[in-house]
Amino acid sequence: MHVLYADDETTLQTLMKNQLEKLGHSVVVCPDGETAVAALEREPFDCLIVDLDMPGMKGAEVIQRATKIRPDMESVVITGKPDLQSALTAIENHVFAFVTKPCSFKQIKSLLSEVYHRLSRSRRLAALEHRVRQTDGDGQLVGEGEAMDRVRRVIEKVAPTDSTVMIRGETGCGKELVARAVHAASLRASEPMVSINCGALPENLIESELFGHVKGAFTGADNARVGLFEVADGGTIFLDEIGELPLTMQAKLLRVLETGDIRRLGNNQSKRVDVRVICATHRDLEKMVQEDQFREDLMFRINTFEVHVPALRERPEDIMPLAAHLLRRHRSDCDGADCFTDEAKSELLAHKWPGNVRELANVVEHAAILCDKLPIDAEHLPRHFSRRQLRSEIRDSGPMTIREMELLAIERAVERHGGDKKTAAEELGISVKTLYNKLNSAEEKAA
Ligand SMILES: Nc1ncnc2c1ncn2[C@@H]1O[C@H](COP(=O)(O)OP(=O)(O)OP(=O)(O)O)[C@@H](O)[C@H]1O
Repeated sequence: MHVLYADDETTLQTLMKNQLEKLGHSVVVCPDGETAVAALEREPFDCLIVDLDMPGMKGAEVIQRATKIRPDMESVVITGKPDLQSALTAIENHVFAFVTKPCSFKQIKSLLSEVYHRLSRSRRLAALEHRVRQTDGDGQLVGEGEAMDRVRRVIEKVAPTDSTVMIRGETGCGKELVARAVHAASLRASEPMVSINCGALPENLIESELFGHVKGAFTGADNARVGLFEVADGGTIFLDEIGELPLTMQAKLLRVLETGDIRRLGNNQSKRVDVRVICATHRDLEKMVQEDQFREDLMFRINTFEVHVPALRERPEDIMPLAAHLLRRHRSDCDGADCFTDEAKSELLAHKWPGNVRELANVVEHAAILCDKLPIDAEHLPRHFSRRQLRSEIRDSGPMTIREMELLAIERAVERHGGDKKTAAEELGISVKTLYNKLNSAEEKAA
């Protein structure tokens, strides 16, 4: 770490510099407060170690100035004359530690190691936040048409209440983003919001993920674990794909929602939590209730307030503003819809977007990588996406029958959706059965 040591005692200055450098730190020593502040203004440090009682500017003032100049740095106070006022100043300025002289070098060494761990944790967190912003954006709900305006109005109404919210809409249409907007506009905004995809975990793990477990609760539970309901205490939990929750877990969730009490697996004591619940699904829960796949009582409990997020094809006016917004995640030089040529725009506007905004985000990311200089043209869109690409493939492959062209379009759609024939059929406007028939008859012909 880069350490700034401010102390007027010359013997300590030399000792600290030598010892800390032996530990691999680089150290700048300042004999008084004024030079320490000048050093802080000149270069960034990871940690400031400051003596309180120095001639001229006192250590307390150095700390006050340091918090403004280098807010990410940690400060350690050492003093030979501890008094209440300096301790209070240290607390007010969130100093990392307050050490009284004489202190052992072992003590300083271990303090610096704690500072190091705290700094690396907060840097890791900042890197993660940066990565999340790159994939999830800044949380802004883009959409200029009436459809998204309606969504925004509903969010505004429901957010300040503590109501459970159910967000419905197709895959990738922005349900999680809406959940985040509800949390951000709620009175709980400064508390955590945690998300879990109920379909992504096997049944035996989901209970421990939601409610936690004690050490030894099951084979492999080597340590106790805090569940997401506890992590979200005071804030919001977002239960994505609630329709995928196994029936046994539906019963347990209903009990928690009704009592507000959670119990870690393997523990017989319960704990009260204050968590707002937001759920989302692309499934038809009413139909699932009729088919006994979803508990009716749970559906009534979580369906207090419903927000419907329209599919992207139902709001074509949002396609280009969204494309420009998503492009900005990768290209800071994008300043609006002019970042796409007319041909690229017409390809984007003609597409049916069965994968909704997530599909658009993937297409835009692909184009951003291929395109060296904006604007993005149709040729930068994924091969399977672009109608122009399909047309040129048809042209380049020489004469083709209508049946062959049709087969090429089907194969491209299936490839585009990673083998998902149901979604490919939806996009092509044919039934899955027709799609299979066409592929099978082509295979038979080729055999
Ligand atoms: N209105 C919007 N404005 C800006 N970005 C959006 C919008 N809607 C969706 N996105 C972006 O599209 C991607 C998919 O959105 P999100 O994860 O919220 O969809 P989802 O409906 O929750 O998906 P799934 O059904 O798979 O859980 C995210 O990167 C999100 O930031």
